[in-house]
Amino acid sequence: MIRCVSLLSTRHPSLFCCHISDFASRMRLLNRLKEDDEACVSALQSGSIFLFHLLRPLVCPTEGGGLTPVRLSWTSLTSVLQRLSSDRSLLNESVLIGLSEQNQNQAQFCLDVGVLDPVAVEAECDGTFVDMRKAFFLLTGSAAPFVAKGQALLRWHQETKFCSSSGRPTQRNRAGSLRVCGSITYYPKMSPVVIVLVSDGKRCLLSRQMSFPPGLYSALAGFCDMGESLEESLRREVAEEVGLEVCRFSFSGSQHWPFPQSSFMIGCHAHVNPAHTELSVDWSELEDARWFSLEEIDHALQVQHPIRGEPQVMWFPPKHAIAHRLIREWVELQRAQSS
Ligand SMILES: NC(=O)C1=CN([C@@H]2O[C@H](COP(=O)(O)OP(=O)(O)OC[C@H]3O[C@@H](n4cnc5c(N)ncnc54)[C@H](O)[C@@H]3O)[C@@H](O)[C@H]2O)C=CC1
Ligand SMILES: [Mg+2]
Repeated sequence: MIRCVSLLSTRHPSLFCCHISDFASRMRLLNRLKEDDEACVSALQSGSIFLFHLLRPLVCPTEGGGLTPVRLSWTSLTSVLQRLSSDRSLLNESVLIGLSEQNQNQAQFCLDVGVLDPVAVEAECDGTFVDMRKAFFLLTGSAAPFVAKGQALLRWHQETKFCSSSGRPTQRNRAGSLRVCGSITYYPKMSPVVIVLVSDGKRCLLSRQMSFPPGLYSALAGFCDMGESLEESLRREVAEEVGLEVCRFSFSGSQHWPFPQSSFMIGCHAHVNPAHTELSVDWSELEDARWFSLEEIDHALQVQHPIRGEPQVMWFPPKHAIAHRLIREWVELQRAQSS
């Protein structure tokens, strides 16, 4: 929908009134909240706040067996803090995550209440603080990326409290989108990771690391090195981990990934020459790497959850992992080519 939006600000006269979409208007408002501390404080007072305790999100169960994050209004969180005899200034630690598309651009914040007793907060707020590794795959709808972003920002603030140059405490802006020490500005950071589904035209290559739960296989992945292009990282990772040379690749999509810290996953498909598919696996990185046929992949896609006590059953990362998307895209391509 296109409509005339007044951009609220006399500080940007050139933007005063023009025809922009709801999305563009939301993005501009979000940017303004990052830059304008006063506007951000008033957005917090009418916004909703996701709680974390030492980086564990506060969640409650849904009817379908999933989880949903607990959100509180500023007023109800203020009352909770009062009842728990906590200083209201804790709210100043809130970090802006984004604006709600469904709820008229309502601002969404996250707050780590690690200084409070988690059991008391859980009782007050009707939720449970759950480890992110458990919560992430059970969060429903668009909640998972939102919660992951909140946790990543809170972690970054905890790790950037002091300037690595002067050793002095850094100061944050109201939105929590940056921290400064004198002339040095710190911004939240992510580590780029290339994740690649390699194919020889008929089969695809999957691997597992020692740390994976039993039976889980995924696409090859690796952190990009400083100074590399995406294609250089991709070629290096495949060569390092399984000893193959990629001849061509294509980009599929990307996602923020909260583990182990905050990665920016760049998902690609890659092809190797079908005459050179013999694997030379780096066993220090991988526990297994194998070629799989379309039938084997199809079968594993039917497995919804890991089956305890049956490590032989192969299964894949869940739907909202980019690895899952790459595998499904490969299956669709194989089917299209054989029909
Ligand atoms: N979404 C998915 O389905 C999958 C996600 N992943 C994610 O991809 C990421 C990278 O995969 P790996 O095979 O572990 O990477 P990798 O193959 O680059 O090996 C990990 C090693 O790289 C080094 N390293 C270099 N830069 C690093 C950085 N910025 N942060 C941490 N370690 C760094 C460390 O020595 C570490 O032990 C992991 O965070 C993992 O969670 C991995 C597989 C599947
Ligand atoms: Mg790897």
